[in-house]
Amino acid sequence: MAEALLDARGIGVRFGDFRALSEVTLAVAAGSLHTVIGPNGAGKTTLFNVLTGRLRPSEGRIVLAGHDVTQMPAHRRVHLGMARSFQVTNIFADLTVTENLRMAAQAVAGGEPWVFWRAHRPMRETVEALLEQVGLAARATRRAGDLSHGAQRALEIGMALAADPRIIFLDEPLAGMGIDDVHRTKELIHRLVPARTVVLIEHNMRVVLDISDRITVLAQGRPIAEGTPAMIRSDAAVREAYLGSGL
Ligand SMILES: Nc1ncnc2c1ncn2[C@@H]1O[C@H](COP(=O)(O)OP(=O)(O)OP(=O)(O)O)[C@@H](O)[C@H]1O
Repeated sequence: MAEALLDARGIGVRFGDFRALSEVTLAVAAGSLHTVIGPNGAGKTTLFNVLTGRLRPSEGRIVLAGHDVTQMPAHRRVHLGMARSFQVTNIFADLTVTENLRMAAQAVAGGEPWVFWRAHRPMRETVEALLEQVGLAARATRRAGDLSHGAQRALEIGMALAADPRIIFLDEPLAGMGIDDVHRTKELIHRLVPARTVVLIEHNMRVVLDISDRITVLAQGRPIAEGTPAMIRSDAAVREAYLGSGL
């Protein structure tokens, strides 16, 4: 594989005596959609926390865009082009869709009033582009709290995109969505590549197998398989870990 944009090697995380992750290696190619799957409690969110800088690993090394970020806090990784959209909703319910996106874009501009003033026009264009990109242009003036669950997730992804990230982490973006929203959000995520790199945690196996370039499978904190969707689908260890789930 060409040099990975994100290269994590030998990652281990201990919580007291409990080993949440052991010897996890993950290489994410630039412009690819790489998904981490695994049964409940496998360590997916812990791995995301380590990769995004919320949690320091007990062992291992993480290189992002050629920089060793293992000890780097989350806010500094943002400057290297990393963004994360959380499992919990991060939007401001009482603001409109546009206002939420403007807040996110403004935060990126540094939040200084003069920066906002100076960048006023590009900011408006940025927000309009984000509205189009996440399919919310028709709902721009709606109160964010009144949007459907799927539209709220789209808005959240739009807010993460406001930073114009090179690599974006999405933690279960399809959780709790109806079928129409699942389809729309799946398309939105798929369209992010190859302009951006996407690292995804998702339980919807049909979607994962459909849109991922590569998949890493964790079970009990260890990687048990890595490969293309076709490789993962036919992997005996994965089938064992997912026994009865219909994979
Ligand atoms: N701060 C913590 N302290 C102790 N144990 C933790 C902590 N965070 C996570 N764990 C444990 O680590 C294991 C992995 O949890 P994690 O949330 O990463 O799994 P997951 O694969 O994301 O699960 P799910 O699919 O249910 O979200 C679990 O057994 C969990 O209870």
